[in-house]
Amino acid sequence: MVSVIDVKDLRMVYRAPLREEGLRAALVSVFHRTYREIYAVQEVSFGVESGEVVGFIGPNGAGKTTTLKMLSGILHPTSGGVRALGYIPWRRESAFLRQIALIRGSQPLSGPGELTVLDSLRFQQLIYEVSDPDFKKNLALLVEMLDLERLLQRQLRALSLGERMRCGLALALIYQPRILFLDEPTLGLDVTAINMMRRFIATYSRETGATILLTSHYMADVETLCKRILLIDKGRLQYDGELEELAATLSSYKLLKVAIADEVDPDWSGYGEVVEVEEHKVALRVQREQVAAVTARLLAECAVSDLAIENPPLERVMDQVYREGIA
Ligand SMILES: Nc1ncnc2c1ncn2[C@@H]1O[C@H](COP(=O)(O)OP(=O)(O)OP(=O)(O)O)[C@@H](O)[C@H]1O
Repeated sequence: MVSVIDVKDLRMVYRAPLREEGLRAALVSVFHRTYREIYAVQEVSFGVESGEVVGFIGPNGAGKTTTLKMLSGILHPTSGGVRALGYIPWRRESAFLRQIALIRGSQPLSGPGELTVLDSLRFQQLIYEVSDPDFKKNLALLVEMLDLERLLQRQLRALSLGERMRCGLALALIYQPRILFLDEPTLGLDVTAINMMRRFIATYSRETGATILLTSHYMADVETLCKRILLIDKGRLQYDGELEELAATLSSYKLLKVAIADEVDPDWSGYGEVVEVEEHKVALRVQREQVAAVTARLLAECAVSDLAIENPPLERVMDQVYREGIA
């Protein structure tokens, strides 16, 4: 496998002007600016291989967007290095920019509303210097994947929300970038559009072999699309690895699912926190270090007919991690 993105000790410190409230403070600040430093990204290092779809997750303000902006060349870092496809992104060489796309949000559609979708695609073709044969090939693929046939002759301003999303994607991808940075691609979409976006990202990565780095607050996006996760918190990389291991690594508890053959159910709360209960069946939340002891007690005290020990759902684990931080 070839590494297409290499990030080494990346840092970004923003300087935000500090100003007290009031007119006097406003006047003073014209002459004496004071600044506050915000350590948005700190010593972040990772590599991404060709064709990988990597989920970049973390709580609000963790530094995800800042990192994506540096990787796509919009921001110059305070220090550290990035190589993407062999280029230094913030030099913004056109050969680099023609191979990447940063898509923020779910409707990356811009341009005059009077233009038709096809006009806008042709305009992108000119800007990104896409040859006619490549344009035709890429357009055919996008039309099929995004069901665009009916929309090509429509004006941009006449598109519905879901249609805007589909056309926006086509515009952003008509030059078939090799790296996609997707910043919250499902934000603000309804359930149908979310599912369509997820299907599209999966198919696009499979069909084109593009490398994709995506941020999302929806764990379901990440669970559907990404095998590997980068978790960032307070600007620092906290986890880099398989999604499946994330819950096991981060969660302080496990779910014990127990079925019994006894006539009468015991007081389940004596074994752990009851999450779900039916007759002769229970799901218990048990602290990780107590799992062995609780299991042994259950087996000794009840006629256990089935027992499974599971990691809690990722959504819950991440919610806990985002609220309480990583231990
Ligand atoms: N232009 C800026 N000037 C000053 N501070 C900034 C600027 N942009 C971002 N920040 C700060 O840097 C930190 C990281 O922000 P960033 O937008 O990268 O986080 P994020 O993980 O993408 O968050 P979210 O999930 O809320 O989009 C935050 O504390 C934010 O307030």
